[in-house]
This record gives sequence, C-alpha cells and structure tokens, in this order.
Amino acid sequence: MKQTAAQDIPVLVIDKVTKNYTKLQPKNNLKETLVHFIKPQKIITTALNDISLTVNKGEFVAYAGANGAGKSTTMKILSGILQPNSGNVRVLGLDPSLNRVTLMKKIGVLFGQRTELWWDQPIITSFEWKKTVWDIPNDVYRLNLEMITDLLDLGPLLNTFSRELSLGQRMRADLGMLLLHNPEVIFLDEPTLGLDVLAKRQMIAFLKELNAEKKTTILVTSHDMTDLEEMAQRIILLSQGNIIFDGNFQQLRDVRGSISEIHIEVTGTPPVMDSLKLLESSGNNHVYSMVDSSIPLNQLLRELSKIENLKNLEIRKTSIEDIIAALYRELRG
Ligand SMILES: Nc1ncnc2c1ncn2[C@@H]1O[C@H](COP(=O)(O)OP(=O)(O)OP(=O)(O)O)[C@@H](O)[C@H]1O
Repeated sequence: MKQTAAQDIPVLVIDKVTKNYTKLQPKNNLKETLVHFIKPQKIITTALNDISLTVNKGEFVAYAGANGAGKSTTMKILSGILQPNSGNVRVLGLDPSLNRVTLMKKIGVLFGQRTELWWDQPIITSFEWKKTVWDIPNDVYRLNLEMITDLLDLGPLLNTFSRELSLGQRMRADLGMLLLHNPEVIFLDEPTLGLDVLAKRQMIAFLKELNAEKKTTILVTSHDMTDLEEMAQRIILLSQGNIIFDGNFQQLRDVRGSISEIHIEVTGTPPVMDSLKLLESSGNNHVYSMVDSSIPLNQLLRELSKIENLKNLEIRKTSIEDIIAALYRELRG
C-alpha cells in the first residue's frame, strides 16, 4: 500500500549543511601525551558535507546509508540537539537550534536504542507526566491515548513497568508516548531495530496508517531496506556525508535495471547469447548477468527462447539491498 500524496508545503529544509566533528587525537605513549599537552592535535570528521534536501508535508521519507554515513547527525540537527557548522536548517519554518522548546511541541523524535519512559514506573505514569509537563490539553491527550492504545495494542501494557517490557513492547510504548502531543513531523532513528517479524509488521503498519490518516510527515532511518521500501514513498541515500540518491524506490531500481541474474539449466555446453554474460558454471547449471541493464525484456525473452535443451530457467530480480550495495561499492572505488 502506498500512502497519500504529499502536499507541497516544505516541512523540513536542509540547505547546504555541513557538520564537522572535532576530537582530540588519541595518544599512544608518554611522549605523544607531552607533545599533545603543548600542541593539541585534532581530528576533524566531516559527518555531513554540504547537503541539501526538502521534505514536504505528509511525505514518508526513508533516510538510509551505511554505518557512519551521517544519518543520526542529520536527525540530531533537525531536532536541535546539534548545530551545523554551516548552512541553514528549517523545521516547520523554524531554526531548530534557536527554537528547540517551541519545536519540541510540534515534532517527535525517537532514537530506537534510547527510551523516554520512566524505568521504574508504569507506562501510563510516563504518559501522564508528559501530559502535565508538556501541557497537552485534556481532549488532545484523551483522543491520542485512545488512538495509540488501540492501534499499538498498548492496553495490556499501560499498567506495566517500563523495565518489565520486551524490546518490541518498549518501542511501541515509546512511539505511543511520542505521539501524545500530536506532532506534525516525526524523526525515527532505527524504529524497527531488533524487533521480531510480527512486532516489525505491527510497527510498520502503524506508521503507514499514521502517515496516511493524519498526514504526519515522517523521516525514518533503518539499515533494513525491505522495511524502508515497505514504509516510505521516497528514499534519500547518504554515503560518507553526501546525498548520493534522492527519489522513489522504482527510480532507485532503474539505476541498476530490474534483473540481477539469470540462472539456466541445460544439457550440454553453456549457451552463448548477445544480451548475457556468463558469470559461473557448475555442471549443467549456469549463471548469467545482463550485458546491458537497459536491454528490453522482450529482446531478452526472445534470446532465451532460442536455447536448446533448456531444462530450467530462473530470472532473479535485483533486490534493493543489491542495488545499494553496488552503489556503495562503486563510490568506495
Ligand atoms: N560525537 C561525535 N564525535 C566525533 N565524531 C562523531 C560523533 N558522532 C558521530 N561522529 C562521526 O560522524 C560520522 C557520522 O556519524 P553518524 O552517527 O551520523 O552516522 P550514522 O549514519 O547515523 O551511522 P550508524 O548507521 O552507524 O548509526 C561518523 O564518521 C562518526 O564516527
């Protein structure tokens, strides 16, 4: 199921943003420590390198990239926890680093490995605490509590202590708490990490419904491309602080062509075909790749239909993981 179309109202704007981290060079021995004391050596890591992107109201965007690509840094900048070294950031028209308190009432942030729930209290106490501190009006709180209890199946958990919850239950409760104040935009850093298949499906279905029904703008990171494709309409791919792709999943597939490998079983020698390159052979089984990913399917099928003594044929589709792995490989040379 794909969600409703986004409206052309910019909710997130990142304009030429660069973020560097500076840390002191680690010292290996006493001499280095003394030199370092007199003249500290610094290491600069460019986590984001002049990136620009805009996300409109109601979009559900996957923000993906290998470890260290800069995803969490972006999330932290958008939520006002970090400031960029250069460039401009606007969330709902506000600069997050200058308007953190105002923005917190309009956005929701979930870092999958951290929890906002009170460890030693029932879940409902954390929810009520948030209502009071955030000054959430009674009717908004009541409606949202009803919605999250129903859709996230929180009923049996509300009176349970946070420390007694499984990871999946805790993530549902954290997500529920995040939504109590009706955020217009939510940033989710790895919300499906560590969840079992069922818990994952439940989380994904909920997020899709939230996006479709309430038009909540969602920016989500994950290393699981299948999850991301299931959830989001658009994918932004980050590599070493640079945006290397921004489009929909179909456009990403088109970068590589939709067929990855063709497996053929024949009696006799492996057939030679113009469109295909032989990758490997084992007995009667042969694996081919496309010479050119833009070759039309009907041309390919014509060639395949000419193979004599064909016993079996399998055309394997390129997975999103294959495409992304190939893109990363190319970029790293
Ligand atoms: N506090 C910090 N001090 C120094 N360097 C940092 C700091 N936080 C992140 N970095 C570096 O910045 C780069 C981007 O890190 P970031 O956490 O944004 O990546 P990520 O895409 O979220 O990675 P992951 O998928 O592993 O969570 C990495 O090279 C990382 O080592």
